[in-house]
Amino acid sequence: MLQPSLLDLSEAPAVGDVRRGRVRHPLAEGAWIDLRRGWLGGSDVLFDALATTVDWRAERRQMYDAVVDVPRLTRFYGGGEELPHPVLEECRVVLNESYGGELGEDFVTVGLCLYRGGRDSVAWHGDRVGRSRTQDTMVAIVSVGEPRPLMLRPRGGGSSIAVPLGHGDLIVMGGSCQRTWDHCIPKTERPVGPRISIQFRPQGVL
Ligand SMILES: O=C(O)CCC(=O)C(=O)O
Ligand SMILES: [Fe+2]
Repeated sequence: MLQPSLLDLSEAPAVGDVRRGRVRHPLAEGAWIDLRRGWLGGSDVLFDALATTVDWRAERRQMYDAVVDVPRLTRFYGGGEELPHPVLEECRVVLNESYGGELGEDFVTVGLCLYRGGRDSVAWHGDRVGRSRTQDTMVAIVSVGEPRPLMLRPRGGGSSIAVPLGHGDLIVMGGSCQRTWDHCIPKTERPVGPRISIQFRPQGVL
């Protein structure tokens, strides 16, 4: 009899029922997060497929008087673009079935981030370029590969919370979360394996 973890290595990526085991955590100021652990089965297979087939971009950004490497690899898919794996389309369809009513529109764009190790990170920010600057919205993130903590903290001050995300976990940040809270993936000295974050956003939210 094979161990479940060995079976998982050959399992085709597929999404489960979003509602099963989903927990909503209300945060202050009208923000909330939904957590659905292990939503995506076969997540290790998807990690390998994305890591090896996506045309990852290494961005460089002006920071004060220096140009620095963005500490992660990225790829962004607009609404009309073909996604790099069919299960990402399945994720978007099922997320829209589950959240479309409450969100009042569909998730459209797909952003990918590859954190190669503990030195890759994203600094504190809210996804508030565009309509999310002034309106409530949702950002859904599926994480594959090794877990990294997503930290969240209220912009007005207060303590942060850490949500480890990896291996097919789904988080949905909703309500005022992008406006009234910030989030980040901190760097770590600990040896950690790579993680890919798959973000679904409505059109005009970045
Ligand atoms: O790695 C993550 O899940 C977070 C990524 C993120 O916050 C972003 O791309 O806006
Ligand atoms: Fe973000």
